Amino acid sequence: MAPSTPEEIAAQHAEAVRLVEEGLQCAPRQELGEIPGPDKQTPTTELLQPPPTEGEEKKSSAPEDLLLNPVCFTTRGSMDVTSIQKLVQEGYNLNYRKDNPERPPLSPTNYWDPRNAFKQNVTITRPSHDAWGIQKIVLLFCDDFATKIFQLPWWKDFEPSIKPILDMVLPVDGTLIRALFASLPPGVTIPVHHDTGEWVKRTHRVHVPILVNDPSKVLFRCGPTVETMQRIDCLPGHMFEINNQAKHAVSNCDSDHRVHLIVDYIHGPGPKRTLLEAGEKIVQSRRSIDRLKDMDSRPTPSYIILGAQKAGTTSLYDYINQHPWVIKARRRETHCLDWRWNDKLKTTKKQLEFCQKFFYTEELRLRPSCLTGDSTPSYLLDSRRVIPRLKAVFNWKMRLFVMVRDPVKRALSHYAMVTSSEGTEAQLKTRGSEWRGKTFRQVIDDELVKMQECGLVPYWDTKEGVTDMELFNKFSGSPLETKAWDLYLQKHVPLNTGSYGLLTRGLYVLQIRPWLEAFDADHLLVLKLESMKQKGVQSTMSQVWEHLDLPNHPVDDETPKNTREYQPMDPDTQKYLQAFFDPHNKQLASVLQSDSLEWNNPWPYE
Ligand SMILES: Nc1ncnc2c1ncn2[C@@H]1O[C@H](COP(=O)(O)OS(=O)(=O)O)[C@@H](OP(=O)(O)O)[C@H]1O
Repeated sequence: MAPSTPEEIAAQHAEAVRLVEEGLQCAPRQELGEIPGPDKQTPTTELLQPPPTEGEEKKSSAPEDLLLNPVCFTTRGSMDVTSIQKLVQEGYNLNYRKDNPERPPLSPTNYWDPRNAFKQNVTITRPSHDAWGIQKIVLLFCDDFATKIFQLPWWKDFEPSIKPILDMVLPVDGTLIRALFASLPPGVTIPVHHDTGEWVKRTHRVHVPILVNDPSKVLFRCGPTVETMQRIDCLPGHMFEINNQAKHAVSNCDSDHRVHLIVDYIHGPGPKRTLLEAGEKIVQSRRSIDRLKDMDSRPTPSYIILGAQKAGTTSLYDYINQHPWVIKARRRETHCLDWRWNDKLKTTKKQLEFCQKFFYTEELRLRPSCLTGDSTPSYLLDSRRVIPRLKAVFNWKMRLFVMVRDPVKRALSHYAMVTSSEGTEAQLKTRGSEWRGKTFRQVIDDELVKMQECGLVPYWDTKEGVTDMELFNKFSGSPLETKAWDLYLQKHVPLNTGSYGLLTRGLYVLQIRPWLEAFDADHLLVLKLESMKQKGVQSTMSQVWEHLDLPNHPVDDETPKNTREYQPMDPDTQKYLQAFFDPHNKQLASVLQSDSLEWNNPWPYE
């Protein structure tokens, strides 16, 4: 939902004033218990889909009855809130913002005064709501995924008086994750919106009006659509839960501030509370929350997708970037460790500074929950050059990813990309022109000549298209092979063109081995494109989130990226390539030390 413009907000406020003056009735209090999970989990946009007409496919996954009547608010009881009123009364209706020239003298019992909050509680850099001038007393706070719950020093002052409310509202297995007082200034409208993010689906939000000068002048509405929003009774002590993924809006048409206690809880256990110290600062971004103390604790970048080229790396990068805690690099494919590497920079510090310029490094320093990374698929093959640079510059536990795909299919996709005339001028330039005018088979043959010259595939009979398995088994993994591989990388991995490595980029064992020698196995996650297709994107991504140490998050857009249409390969060439790659493929399981079926003969050819 696009943010409302100032004009729209003014119009909504005028409409609210009109409704209040006309005496719009509140909906009757209904004690429906907790808002059911499905009502919270079905996005409003889906709820708004009209039921399908005959012959039309159903657009929404929501059950029909939800389309008609999602629970949008429910009374959760009522309570005498006098003791809480006393606590928050002082100064609640005054404007303590810094720009107020008539700031009153500091009173130590005034919780609204930011000067007190600054010293005695914790300062939170302001989320969007504060743009509307809302003031808050925050007692308990958490991030979107409820991975961290912060208890602020003022929690202790308020706990005894809000405990009866919590006892009434929280279920037996409930964990409180947020508690705050929000003061809405007079004449302010929070326009119609619905909350989004992981927490909305999992949490239950309860409002308790505490200080409401004249409840008839406060208009709090919620409903499945803007047109069907209903007014909720905001008498002090009326505890109500709202479905915050439904449309809601609030207008204070009174001449005084309005204060609500807002609590969020989840079912089941949450993380242990982190007790914050008085005077600390926490930084909140759209989805994350961090202590300023933890600033710089996660270095940038956190991950690199090394390759293989044409194995689905663009999709993986895109899916990772859909996580709310991931911030894209300034560009995809930084190449800062291969052709953009700057040899003139002599110290590691300068090299690091240079490489970090490709990322939003400064922004990320304050948000250690968030991370960023790179996808440069040429790195996998170019291990000779890239590994020492990476180890020197990014001297921390870098999470590495390798995507692999049937090397026969990968080769054709590579050829189709390099020989395509489509693309930007820069893309065409970096792909190189060496393969233009050559058939797929010619490129294969040229590459085999180079490999044979380096002594890399002595077991392969280029003419007959067969592997001498006895020789293969002896040669594979031997020092001779390592030497030949090194020679090949030295001679045939250029920096100025993408027209190379049609076959070697499909020799995954040879490519992955140097990385496994240089880094502990838990740095590297190898994924198979075909498994992503079979098991589904979400299943692959849960492995990815775990590797990145990020909370699980469903990917919204699963469409494959960077796809291309091209002619199929002729069956003879296909057979030839399958024979070439087959013994190499079968070694993957042992190199990855995996007994999973996925790696046991990963691409069985007929
Ligand atoms: N989810 C999913 N399922 C199936 N196939 C997929 C998926 N994502 C990407 N792809 C295919 O991967 C090919 C592009 O790979 P890359 O993005 O790594 O290419 S590149 O190296 O960045 O140019 C490209 O292959 P071709 O279409 O054969 O060229 C994509 O179609």
